[in-house]
Amino acid sequence: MKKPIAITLGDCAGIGPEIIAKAFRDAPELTRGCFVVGDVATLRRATKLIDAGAIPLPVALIESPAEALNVPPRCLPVLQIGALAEPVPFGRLSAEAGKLAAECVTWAAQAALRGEIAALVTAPLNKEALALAGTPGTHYPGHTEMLQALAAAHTHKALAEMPVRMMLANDELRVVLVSIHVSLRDALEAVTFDNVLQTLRIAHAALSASLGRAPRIAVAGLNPHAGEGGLFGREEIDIIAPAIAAASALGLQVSGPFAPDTVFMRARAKPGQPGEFDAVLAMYHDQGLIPVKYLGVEQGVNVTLGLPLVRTSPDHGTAFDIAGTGQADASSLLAAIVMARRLSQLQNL
Ligand SMILES: NC(=O)c1ccc[n+]([C@@H]2O[C@H](COP(=O)([O-])OP(=O)(O)OC[C@H]3O[C@@H](n4cnc5c(N)ncnc54)[C@H](O)[C@@H]3O)[C@@H](O)[C@H]2O)c1
Ligand SMILES: N[C@H](C(=O)O)[C@H](O)COP(=O)(O)O
Repeated sequence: MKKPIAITLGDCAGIGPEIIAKAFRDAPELTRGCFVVGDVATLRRATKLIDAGAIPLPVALIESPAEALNVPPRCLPVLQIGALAEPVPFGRLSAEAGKLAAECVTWAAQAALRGEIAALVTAPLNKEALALAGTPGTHYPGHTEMLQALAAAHTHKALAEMPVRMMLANDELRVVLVSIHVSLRDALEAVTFDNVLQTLRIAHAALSASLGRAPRIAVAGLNPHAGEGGLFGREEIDIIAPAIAAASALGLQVSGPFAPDTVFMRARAKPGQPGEFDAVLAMYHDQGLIPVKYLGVEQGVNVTLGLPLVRTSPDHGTAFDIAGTGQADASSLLAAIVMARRLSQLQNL
């Protein structure tokens, strides 16, 4: 491994620190060369939580990302960013936690953009806490939009010149979204020829690089039964099909629009049997994320496509309902680390 991978703390009132501690404790080979961008005291609390009564995992303070490459297995290296005045209670919205989570993501994104780290893996932050923080760098709906803004600023581009998209993937299904964190009303407005075509181009570029061949992309319709020939809406005829035709003319392997209620099962891979498609383009957040998360919150990975850096994340959130109980499952975070490593190796980082 040439460069370390940064894992951002997430919201410390949620399960982020706990799943990070579990990942380092239970998967020393996978987490080797990774370090946490966050708060040492919060991570020590997490190690005590997961090993109540036993000797907790040691937490090592590091001063630079490069030091993470020399930390022994089953030790949790932390690069201290920001600080909390006092520990944040589990499961409660906290502006301080939102502010610290954003500071960690900002630091890690900038380190990635400077080429100091191979990738960033973000533990979940809470979007309400982020908004509560109300400080510069926190006025974004989520990581995706924050990273887009940071990357655009770093490369001196306008936001529109740095289009990004969210992909959620597991071993069975990949889904790329036309719109992300907007109201359902606004999501309908976002189904435009340009947005659908841009999503197809971003998905094609990212998946061509990771699969080593052109991906077969299926496009979901917006309306029931993809509009049933215009009986239940005309977006498929007026917007989505023309965008698919334009993408096909560019040489992309795209088909659809397909009925949204059946396209995901057609794309789903089974052991030893690939799905009919490599990815599904979904018209809005819930249309695309429900099928992936329903297959199991423990296996999905969120990848931001279109950035000049590698960023992955677990597919679940801060789980305030179980934070501090020790019940959180670290599998999705581990899957996100595996994916980050694979994508950064493909880019020779
Ligand atoms: N990557 C991210 O930063 C990210 C991703 C998704 C949601 N979020 C944010 O998280 C907050 C809470 O979202 P939510 O409640 O809709 O979804 P959630 O994923 O936090 O929780 C949904 C359900 O799944 C359970 N769950 C989630 N992760 C789990 C794990 N690792 N182990 C065991 N059970 C787990 C929770 O206990 C809860 O019952 C919101 O602010 C949301 O925006 C952040
Ligand atoms: N939409 C994501 C999901 O539900 O899994 C989640 O909110 C994370 O979004 P960011 O990666 O933009 O924080």
